[in-house]
Amino acid sequence: MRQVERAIFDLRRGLPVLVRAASGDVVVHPLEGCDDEALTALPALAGNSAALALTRHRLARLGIDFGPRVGLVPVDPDDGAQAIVAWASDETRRLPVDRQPVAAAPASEAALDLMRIGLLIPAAVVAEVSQAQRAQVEALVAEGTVLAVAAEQIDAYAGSRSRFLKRTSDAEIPLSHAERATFVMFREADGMREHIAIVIGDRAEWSDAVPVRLHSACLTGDLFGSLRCDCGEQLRESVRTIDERGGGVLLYLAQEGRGIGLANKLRAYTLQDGGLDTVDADQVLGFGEDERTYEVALEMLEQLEIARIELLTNNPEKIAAMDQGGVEVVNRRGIYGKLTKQNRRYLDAKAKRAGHWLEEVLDDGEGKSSTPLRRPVAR
Ligand SMILES: Nc1nc2c(ncn2[C@@H]2O[C@H](COP(=O)(O)OP(=O)(O)OP(=O)(O)O)[C@@H](O)[C@H]2O)c(=O)[nH]1
Ligand SMILES: [Zn+2]
Repeated sequence: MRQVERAIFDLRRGLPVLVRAASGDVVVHPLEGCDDEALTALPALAGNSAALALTRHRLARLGIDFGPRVGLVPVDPDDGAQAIVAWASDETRRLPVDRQPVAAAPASEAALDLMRIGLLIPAAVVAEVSQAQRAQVEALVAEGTVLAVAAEQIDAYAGSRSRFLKRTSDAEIPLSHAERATFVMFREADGMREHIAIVIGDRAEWSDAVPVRLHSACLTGDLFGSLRCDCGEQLRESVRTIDERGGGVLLYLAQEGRGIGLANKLRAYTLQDGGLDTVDADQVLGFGEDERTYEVALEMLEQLEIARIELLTNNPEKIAAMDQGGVEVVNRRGIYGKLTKQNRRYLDAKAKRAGHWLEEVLDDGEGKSSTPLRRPVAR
C-alpha cells in the first residue's frame, strides 16, 4: 500500500514512475506537468516509443467509441507536449487520423487508476520498457531515482480504499441549525482522505429509520456559497432537517467535485463556461458521469451501527449504493437548495443527464417535500 501512496506522491509532483505487470513494465509520466523535455526523456529511458493513455470517456469525447477502459494513442516526439495535452483535455481537439488508439495492457490501465486516485487528470504518457533498457531502468529503481509499483498493488489499493477506516477523534460542536451535534472523524488507512460524520441529537431518540444525508464535499458551495451549485444550501438544510426529525447523521464525504477533486472541478467549470454541461465537461477531462463510490459511507454507517435509514437526497445512485451495500433505505426525502440563474443549467443537467429528482425545484424554484421512495430507473 505504501508503494502506491509513494507513486501517487511522485506523480503529483510531476515525476515519472515505473508500473510493473507480467505482460510488460511501463514508465509513466502524468499528463499534468508533461512538457517537451519529458516527452523526449520518456521514450529514451524506456527504449520504446511513447503513447498517450486515455480513458474511454475521453476517447468518446474525441469521437471514438472504444470498448476497453483505457486506450493507447501512439505519440511521436515531434508532436510536442502542447498537442498531447490538447488531445487529452482540450474540448475541441480531435486526434489525427493516423493515431487510432489500441487497447492498453494492464500496466497502463493501472497507471490511469493511479492518476484518478491522485486526483490528477486521468491521462498519462507511457512507454513500455524494452529489453535493451531494462538494466538501466532497474538501476534507477534500485538507487531510488524512479519509483516502481506493481499493477496488482494498484488494483488491490483501488479496491480496498475504505476497508481500514479508522475512527480518529470526536468532539461536540453545537451548530446553528442543530445544537446537539458531535463531529466524528474517520481517516482512510492511507491517511490521504478524512471523512466526518456529524451525529445529531440523542441516539436513544432517533427514529427507527435514521435520517441520513450523504454529502459530498464542495468547497466552493459549502464554504463560500457559490451560486454555481446548490450544495451549501443543501448542506445547511440537511442539518436543519435531521435535527427537526429528531436527530440522525450527516456524512461529510471527501469527494470534492463528484470525486474528481477540486483542481479538476475548476477545470470543468471553465469548460462549462464555454458551453458544456456538467456531465460533458467532466467527460472532456476523461472522467465518467460520476466518479463517486460509497464504500466509505457504508463503512461509516456500519461503524456507527446504522442499518435502516431515511435518505436525504435527490440522487438515485445514492439509494442504489446503500441498497447494494446492505443499508435499507426505508424512505427518501428530497433536499433542495435555491434555484439561481447561475445554477439552473447545472440542476437541469443533473435532472436530465443523471436522473436526479429535481422536478419540484426546477418547476417552481423552491420546495421541500417528502416523496415516497422511488427505485432508481435503469439508465
Ligand atoms: N465535477 C463536478 N462536480 C461538481 C459540479 N458542481 C458540483 N459538483 C460536486 O458535486 C457534488 C454534489 O454532491 P452532493 O450534493 O452530495 O450530491 P448530489 O449528487 O448532487 O446528490 P444529492 O445532493 O444527494 O441529491 C459535490 O462533490 C460538488 O463538489 C460540477 O460542475 N462538476
Ligand atoms: Zn457545489
